[in-house]
Amino acid sequence: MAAGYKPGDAAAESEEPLPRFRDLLELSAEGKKAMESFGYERMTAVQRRSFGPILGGGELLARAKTGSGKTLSFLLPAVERIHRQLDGEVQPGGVVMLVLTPVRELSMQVAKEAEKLTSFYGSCRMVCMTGGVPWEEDLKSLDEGQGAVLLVATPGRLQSHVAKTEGFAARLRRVRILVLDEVDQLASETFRAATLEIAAALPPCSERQGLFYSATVSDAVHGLVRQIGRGDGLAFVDVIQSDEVVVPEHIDQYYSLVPTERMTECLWRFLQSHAKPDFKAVAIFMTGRIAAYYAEAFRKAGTDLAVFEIHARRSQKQRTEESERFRAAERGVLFTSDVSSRGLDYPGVTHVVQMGAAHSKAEYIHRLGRCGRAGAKGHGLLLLHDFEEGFLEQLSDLEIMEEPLSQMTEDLPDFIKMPIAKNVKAQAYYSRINHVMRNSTADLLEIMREAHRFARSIGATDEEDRPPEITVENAQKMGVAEIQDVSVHMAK
Ligand SMILES: Nc1ncnc2c1ncn2[C@@H]1O[C@H](COP(=O)(O)OP(=O)(O)OP(=O)(O)O)[C@@H](O)[C@H]1O
Repeated sequence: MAAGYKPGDAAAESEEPLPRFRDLLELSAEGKKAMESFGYERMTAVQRRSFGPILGGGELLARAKTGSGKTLSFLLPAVERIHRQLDGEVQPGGVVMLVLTPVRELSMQVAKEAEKLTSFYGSCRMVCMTGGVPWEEDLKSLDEGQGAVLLVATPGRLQSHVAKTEGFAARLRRVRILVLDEVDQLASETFRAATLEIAAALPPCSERQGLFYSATVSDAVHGLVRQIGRGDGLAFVDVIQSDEVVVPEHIDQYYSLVPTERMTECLWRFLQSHAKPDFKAVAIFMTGRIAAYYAEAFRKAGTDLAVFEIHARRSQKQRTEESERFRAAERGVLFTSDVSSRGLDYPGVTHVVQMGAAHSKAEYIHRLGRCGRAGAKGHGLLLLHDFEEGFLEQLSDLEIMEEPLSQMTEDLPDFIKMPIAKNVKAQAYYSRINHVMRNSTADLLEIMREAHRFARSIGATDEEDRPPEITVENAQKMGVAEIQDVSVHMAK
């Protein structure tokens, strides 16, 4: 797909003509060779506008649409800068450039691109550190080769090393380039503390260059950049002219409002009716356990699409292997959670289905951006539960069209009777309640009743129509112990 990036699409993002890599005076012979071997002819708009400032050592906050080539827009000039200006400044085994990304698979993807690129320069070597990999392997890979390190990592793993691994902080003391990829997620409550702690282990900002990238930029991003960056002279490279055009224009967006009971049917019909030979879809669910249930249900229902499954309930080894398989696949559907909503560049994804509201408009855009990358066409469908209708207000400035719900018909697999372990269904049910409680303002009884409808739709209720049991302790924690209703099935 990458090689198929149409210069015309890139040009649409910008009025300025986009240069060919081979004509770039500031790009070294090594860089030109790398671009040629990647099959990239012209820069994209964000690449063009990032190149000079990064090479000049400046700080930069960049906003550009999903799939517009942001990764290379920081990697190429940064590696070029290391090659020409910083080579030899950092001891072997020390980190010269640090890239933080919020998700393991994204770190691995960026690391792979960095590895391909650095192999043309030979100035630094790539190391990737994420959770789920044995601790000792991290240290081995740091010591294994020669030269300074370009480290790509998730915040959690790196924070643990900074706090616990002897001598690790010393390796970070000469970092000259810091990249926060998907910076708005790194600025969110989940990652902010870890990101700040890691930044505190780096040299002062006057001695390093900060590069901050995302398709969406929130107030929290500006706050984090103020805390971590130099402040003065920060360039804002904004390739998105206004908030209305934040979604790539070649992605068609649709939504349907769906009663909980019909969500599975709608997903099934959508996948089956669009499943042409090059159909490759990502279906994003509220939680990993729900994604796991659906992956199993669709396999057992006999879909002819290859089914892939990536979520936090799988081991890292399984996640990595599945990610590679989905990358290589020409046709199929990935059942996943928000672990796959950001940055991941699976070639050829044509469709994204969101099974429920995203946390925010920004998250909706990132999820949608798994299709329609690098100028390709894409199609997004948002299936909103009836209780999530309010989310549409957040999307009011996007060009999203209603896809009316079709009449219900009988020609469906029987998902209620599908032979799936009771425990898998119950876990999907529990995780869904937790998710909705965290993200909705509905009252607890309403949440439990809606979850009960979900339990029915997946055949998780018993002969007396009761949903899976909740222990008294959990019911108390959830605040539902006092509710007298058939939707709350407390263990005796
Ligand atoms: N100059 C280029 N010419 C052709 N293809 C390119 C070019 N630059 C990047 N690409 C390809 O475009 C695709 C999208 O790039 P990338 O993953 O960096 O997007 P992104 O902007 O970071 O998206 P997201 O916001 O989702 O993280 C990749 O497959 C990449 O290989």
